[in-house]
Amino acid sequence: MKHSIILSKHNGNVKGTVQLTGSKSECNRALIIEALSNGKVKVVNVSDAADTVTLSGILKGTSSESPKVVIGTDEKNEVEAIEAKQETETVNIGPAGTAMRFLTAYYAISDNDIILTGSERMKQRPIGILVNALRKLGANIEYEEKEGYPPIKLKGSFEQLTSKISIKGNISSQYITALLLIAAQLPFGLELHIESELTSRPYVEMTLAMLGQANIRHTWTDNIISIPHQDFAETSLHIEPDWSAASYWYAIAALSDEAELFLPGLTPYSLQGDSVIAEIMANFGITSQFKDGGVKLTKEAKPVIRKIFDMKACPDLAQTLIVVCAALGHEASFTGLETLKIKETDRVLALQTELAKIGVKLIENGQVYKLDCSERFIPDSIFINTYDDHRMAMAFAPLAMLINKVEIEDADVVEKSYPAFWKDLEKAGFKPEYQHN
Ligand SMILES: O=C(O)C1=C[C@@H](OP(=O)(O)O)[C@@H](O)[C@H](O)C1
Ligand SMILES: C=C(OP(=O)(O)O)C(=O)O
Repeated sequence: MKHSIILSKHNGNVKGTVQLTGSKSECNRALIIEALSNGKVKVVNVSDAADTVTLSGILKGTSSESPKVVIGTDEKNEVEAIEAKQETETVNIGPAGTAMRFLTAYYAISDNDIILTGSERMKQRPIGILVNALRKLGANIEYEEKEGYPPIKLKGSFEQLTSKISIKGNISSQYITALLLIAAQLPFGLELHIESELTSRPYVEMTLAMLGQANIRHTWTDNIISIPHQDFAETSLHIEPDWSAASYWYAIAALSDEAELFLPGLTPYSLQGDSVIAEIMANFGITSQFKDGGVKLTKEAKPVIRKIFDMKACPDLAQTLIVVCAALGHEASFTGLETLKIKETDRVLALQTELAKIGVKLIENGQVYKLDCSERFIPDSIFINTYDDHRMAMAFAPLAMLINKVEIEDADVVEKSYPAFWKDLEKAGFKPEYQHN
């Protein structure tokens, strides 16, 4: 049952300190690395994002969904391997896209028979490119329902056939990350040829950097990433606060009259590509000062000049930025939105539908999407549908800087990446009211 939440208009002066949870992207990688490393790698500052909690539970065996997994059978765990192999277990990853893709690769090289499934939306999010790549490497994977989509059945009979494979880079970088995460465990390593343009590139860089922290070496020349077979070193992986979550605070500041916000733990040298939000929001008068172990945001009134934003490297910021532009009546254009259609919902369609409620159009013209604010208005109240997408709820919440009453359809949807979102809003002077109807 969904409960909505109501935000009354904020007084315009936003002040506060908000400690953001750990990055979902970093944490999901760290958990897979930890699991593959047989205890050598430890994760510090685990995120409380629901996607991460689910993945952690599955990998650590504390979730009802978690099977016993054995990777690379040696004498010590042979008995365990035989026991674990006896039946096919089903793992349900819910709406967690990265976890679905990473676990596909992880289970593909395990000795278990696993059915990996997810939410209804997950069954519409393509996985064929990754499955084909893993099959070429030697994995035995079948589709349980629709060809190219979860659920999938992974058989514990991996024998590496080749180390060289090609993969399309323009649909989701998560397929590439999934392969890179297991690469060092493959007996012959991996030489991955990325065909076509690479989307979401900073996420691949994040993967390689985190593997590097665990002593996994790679080379990346032109479009070829190579990782030889090698072992993890003993180390701890520290998870930074989530920059995608920080983007909603930048949005709130951008729509405020005055802002003074402190977000501890964020640095400009983040592994997260979404740290580019600091640079993007400078266009909207937001100054980011990195000091005292975090970032301080302040606001200066200033006309927005930049007209084109390319979101290919930071797709998760698209909703945040487009809503801010629409709210300000700034008729910007956006490129790099192609992958938005296969995320938690079709985010382009969801944006178009919700922005229509303030008279703004997001018009598709080939690769370019343009905002038309000619009929924009600020209603007295608005109801925002969330489409089972955390980022729809969080990207539209900042409208409460302008609109008297903003009601968001599903309060709990934010749990996927930022469970404390509504509580944190209270720290900055919002008064969210849960509707228990
Ligand atoms: O690797 C990751 O952690 C992610 C990669 C991106 O997906 P795509 O590569 O599918 O764009 C991003 O949208 C997602 O939220 C997290
Ligand atoms: C796309 C996202 O997540 P995922 O693909 O992991 O479901 C997201 O968090 O915006």
